[in-house]
Amino acid sequence: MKSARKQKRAYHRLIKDMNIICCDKPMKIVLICNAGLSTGFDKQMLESIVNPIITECEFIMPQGRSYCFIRCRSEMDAVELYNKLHGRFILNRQRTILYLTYIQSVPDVYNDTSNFTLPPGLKIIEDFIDEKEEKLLLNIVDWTNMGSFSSDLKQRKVKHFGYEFQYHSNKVDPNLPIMSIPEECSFLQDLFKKHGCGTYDYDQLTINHYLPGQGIPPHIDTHSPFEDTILSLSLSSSCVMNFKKGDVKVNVVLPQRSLLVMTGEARYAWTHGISSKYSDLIETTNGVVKQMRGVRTSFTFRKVRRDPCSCIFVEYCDTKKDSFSSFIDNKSAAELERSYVHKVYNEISDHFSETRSKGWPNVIKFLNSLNDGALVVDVGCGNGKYLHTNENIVKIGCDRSSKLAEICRKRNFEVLLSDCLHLPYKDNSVDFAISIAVIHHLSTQERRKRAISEMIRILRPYEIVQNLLTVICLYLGKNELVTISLDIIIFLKKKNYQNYVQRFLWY
Ligand SMILES: O=C(O)CCC(=O)C(=O)O
Ligand SMILES: [Fe+2]
Repeated sequence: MKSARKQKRAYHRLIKDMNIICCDKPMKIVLICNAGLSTGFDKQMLESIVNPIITECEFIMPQGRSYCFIRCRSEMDAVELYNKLHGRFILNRQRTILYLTYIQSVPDVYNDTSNFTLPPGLKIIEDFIDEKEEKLLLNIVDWTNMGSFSSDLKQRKVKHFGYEFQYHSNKVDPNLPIMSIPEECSFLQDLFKKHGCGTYDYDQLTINHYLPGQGIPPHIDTHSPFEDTILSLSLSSSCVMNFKKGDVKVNVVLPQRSLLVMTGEARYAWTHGISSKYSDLIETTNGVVKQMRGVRTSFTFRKVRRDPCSCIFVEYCDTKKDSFSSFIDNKSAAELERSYVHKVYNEISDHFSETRSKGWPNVIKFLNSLNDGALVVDVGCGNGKYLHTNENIVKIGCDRSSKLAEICRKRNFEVLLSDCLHLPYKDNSVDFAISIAVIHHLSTQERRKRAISEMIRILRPYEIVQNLLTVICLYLGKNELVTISLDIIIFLKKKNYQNYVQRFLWY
């Protein structure tokens, strides 16, 4: 008994060293602490033990390790497995009692589902530049001076050259060049050609500056603004970049002074990102080592595109999506929304309402800033989470989900059951309209345009004309989240509204 406890403690220490977070409460992933490839345990043996208890699970058996992971389909399966095996199952030959624990996640280094092959079209050129050249490049930028075309983002600092990368749209304006790429980089253009990275000169450079613990969310660089090849030079520290397509994940080490080349499928269809961590686990010939991150600066070179993207990765392509949406007729669009939006919201309304009690702070700030007596309509008000903000204004709402409207009514909010394409209010009748996270549920541009027009129709004309785009940007903030939730709309005015609708849809 005593030795078993000792053994268990030793394994837990090891687990701690590997950054694995053990949990007392059930999780979907179970770790067998004391049996793995290095103890003579193999996949066949593991399957023969686990499969009679649960099916459809994934086995992760790291090379040279004395433990292994089982990713179960559900927590219930994990509990079943844990209860049957932990402290109970004895491995015949070694007379070892298996010890199990629940864990939150499999360390990234073992999460690699690709068997270590790189995504197609991805290449790493090690030692692309020497130390002297690295120093020269690092000296180009002064991070204490964040002038124009620089941003101090939450997770990193950035500077742009050639064309500004606009984080609200994830695009560049090809008609608006900014200061050109620094002269000190011109030797790189020759090196790129020498290594077969395209025949053109790259004309857009984004320099990212990451402190340890910082990163970049997973993303695919938008197709329409940039040509196929995207290059990223890693300076002053290495890091691990995570690539993902569907369920397949590949973690790629970007060594200091290496060049990452993304073309074809890797550029167009795989997301890339860097998790916000202080260290990376790296698989080496001596096993897994923990590598602390230093301050990393990357130079990302792109070529601005002048023609529409003609890639074959249709489902990831914004050019293709834009033209695709115009093919959907109104009837099919309405059908899609009925099945995938209205039905779903009615089914999940209770859970949705329980998990959506807090409003977005900037919207609350906006509502609190309004003059007493103002009449505000919340289009797509959901469970009415904004309808109790600021008791000095009058709030009404509407929603397409009868279940959510019912929840609102029970809370004594004045809510109508309505589609955002046909608002049940008179022209020029409300002072303000807000619509938060609604527009993206409409499946064509035409319908989105119509929803915006409807909101403008019901607004009273204002003397003070403010710019709709300014308002959208103001409330989205200069945060990267902007790119995924473009549909917070707060209208303050109406004038030449067709203009605004056009400009809004340009995003
Ligand atoms: O830091 C890097 O290497 C990648 C940067 C990146 O993906 C981007 O700016 O889009
Ligand atoms: Fe990127």
